[in-house]
Order: sequence, then C-alpha cells, then structure tokens
Amino acid sequence: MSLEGNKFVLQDGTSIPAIGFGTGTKWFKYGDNSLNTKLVEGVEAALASGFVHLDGAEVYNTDRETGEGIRKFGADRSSLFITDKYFAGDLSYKAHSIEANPYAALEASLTRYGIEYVDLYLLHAPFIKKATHGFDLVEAWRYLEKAKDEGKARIIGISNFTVEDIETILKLNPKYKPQVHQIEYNAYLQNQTPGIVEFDKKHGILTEAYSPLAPIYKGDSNDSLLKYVEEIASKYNKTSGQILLRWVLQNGILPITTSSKADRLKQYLDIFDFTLSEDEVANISQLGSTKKVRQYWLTEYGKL
Ligand SMILES: NC(=O)C1=CN([C@@H]2O[C@H](COP(=O)(O)OP(=O)(O)OC[C@H]3O[C@@H](n4cnc5c(N)ncnc54)[C@H](OP(=O)(O)O)[C@@H]3O)[C@@H](O)[C@H]2O)C=CC1
Ligand SMILES: O=C1Nc2ccccc2C1=O
Repeated sequence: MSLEGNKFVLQDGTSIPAIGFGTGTKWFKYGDNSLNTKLVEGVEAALASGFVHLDGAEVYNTDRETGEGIRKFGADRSSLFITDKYFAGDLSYKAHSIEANPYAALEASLTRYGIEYVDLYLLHAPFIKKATHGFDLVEAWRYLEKAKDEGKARIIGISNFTVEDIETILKLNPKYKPQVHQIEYNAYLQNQTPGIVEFDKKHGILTEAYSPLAPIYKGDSNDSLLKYVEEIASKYNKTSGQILLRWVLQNGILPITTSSKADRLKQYLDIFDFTLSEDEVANISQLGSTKKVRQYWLTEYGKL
C-alpha cells in the first residue's frame, strides 16, 4: 500500500483517490428526510473542484443528496470512488440501522443513491452483537463479503475498530480481509485506540483519517503546533489546512475532509505538488502529541 501521486494503491493493485469529500459531520441529517439542496450543491461543487472520492454512510442520511449531486453534475460513475457505511450503532445501541443486516442496508443505500455499486463498504463501528443485532461481528463481516462477491461493493473495510476487533475478524481466516480502516486521526489524535495505526500498516490495511483538520478548529491561537504549521505554510506558500492534510498523507494515511466553501475545496486538493521534509513531519507529530482531542466515540473510547 503506497501513495502514488494523488492515489493510494492497495496491495492487490486497487487504487483509491487520495483525499475524500465527506457528507457526514456538518451535513449529517439522521432523522431528517427532507432533501438538503445545499448538500446537493455541495456535492456538485466538490465534483467541480476535482473531488472524485465521496464518503457517505447510512446514518448520515445524505445518500439521496449525493446521488442527486452526481447526476446534476453529470459525473461518469466509473470516474468516482463512493464509500458507504453500515449503521451498526454505538455501545448504547439506542439508534441503529433499520435494515435486517449490512447486506440489506447496502441494497437500500444503493437504491437511494441511484447507483449499482459502491467502491468501498465499511462497518461504521464494531459494536455489533448477536443479542442486539441478530448477528455478531464475524457474521456482519460475512455480509460484507457477500456484497463484494456480488459486485455491490468493490472493496470492503471497517471503521472505528480496535486492534482486538480486527483480530476477531482476522482470526477466522476470512475470505476477504478488511482493506481499509477509517478512524479519527489528526495531529491531536495520532492513535484513536492503542496501536491501531501501526497494526493497520502491519496488516496492509489502508488507514483513512476523518477529522484531519481538527487542530485548526480545536486549537487556540497560542498553540505551539498551529504556530509551527503556520510557519511552514508560509515557507511552502500553502495554508495551514494544506500542511495538516499533507502531514496525514505523508504518514501513509488517506484524509477525509469536507467544506461548503468552493475555495477551501480547491485548496484541499492542491496538496500533491509539495513534500514536507522528514523533520517537518516529525515536528508536527511531536508538537501535536502535546495535546489530545477526541471528538467522536467518546463514550466508547474515552474522553481525552
Ligand atoms: N467513520 C466515522 O465515524 C466518521 C467519519 N467522518 C467522515 O469524515 C468527514 C470529514 O470529517 P470532518 O471532521 O468534517 O473533517 P475535517 O477535520 O477536515 O473538518 C472539516 C471542517 O473544517 C472546517 N475548516 C476547514 N478549514 C478551516 C479553517 N481554516 N478554519 C475554520 N474551519 C475550517 C470546514 O468548515 P467549512 O465548511 O466552513 O469550510 C469543515 O466543516 C465527514 O464528513 C464524514 O464523511 C467524520 C466523523 C466520524
Ligand atoms: O460524520 C459523522 N458524524 C458522526 C457523529 C457520531 C458518530 C459518527 C459520526 C460520523 O461518521
């Protein structure tokens, strides 16, 4: 698995556009079934800027907007990389997919998107138990394998898993191993759970980083990391956001970001024409590690 230009190439040769546009976080509209025309326009703007990798999930309830944005823009399906995620719920299991299983959930999502397949299908979280879901984590993984076998998902993977959760799947010698793992990752949270980034690497699993820009909106003006990032941003004639995204890439990790602003979307994509030195990457890691910020899955993984 390696970064080659603006793509990550997996061990089996599959390539993934190296930065994704997310339709969760600021667009997240679980429980609201009205069509968000701002997001339809946002997807069109992302495509017009040059994004081809779109990150969605059942729980975001934004697949109709994504499909509509793709059709309005007139993008060729084969030029896009679309991710969807099964809504497993969290530890409390208060909310979760209403579909019978991950395979059925994907079929329902495909209908809402108006597409035939997704490029990547993930279990959004590992909190899956026979008692609550009717199937366990391993059986959930089998549903993803079925989706892959039938061409409904080109690649399958996981999100927010611990090392132990991944081992539960690997131990069973699955037909397909998880190829991608999406986690919260940025300079302020360099391991969502202990040892996870190293574990993914060791097993040839591509890590994706959600919330890669957290230091910008979670830092304060006296922050030593942000001061340093600003300094190197001016050296490379880039913005702080571009430096933080580049730092993610140079750690071998694929950033998933988002914005409603056309100029920011263009900036996010303009990160492939410069390289931070090894010292600069190490300095960002070191300065970032002096502060810890977790934004998601706090109940499950602990407030920092
Ligand atoms: N698997 C999972 O459990 C999760 C997955 N995700 C996925 O990851 C995607 C991205 O996550 P997200 O946390 O939004 O990613 P980022 O950390 O990249 O944050 C994006 C936000 O940063 C803001 N921003 C960018 N630059 C600046 C700046 N200079 N000053 C102030 N604000 C700035 C943008 O605001 P603006 O719009 O104003 O430009 C945008 O809302 C989600 O949409 C979702 O698809 C996210 C969370 C959990
Ligand atoms: O985008 C997201 N927003 C969230 C909030 C809580 C849990 C998961 C997510 C996402 O994936």
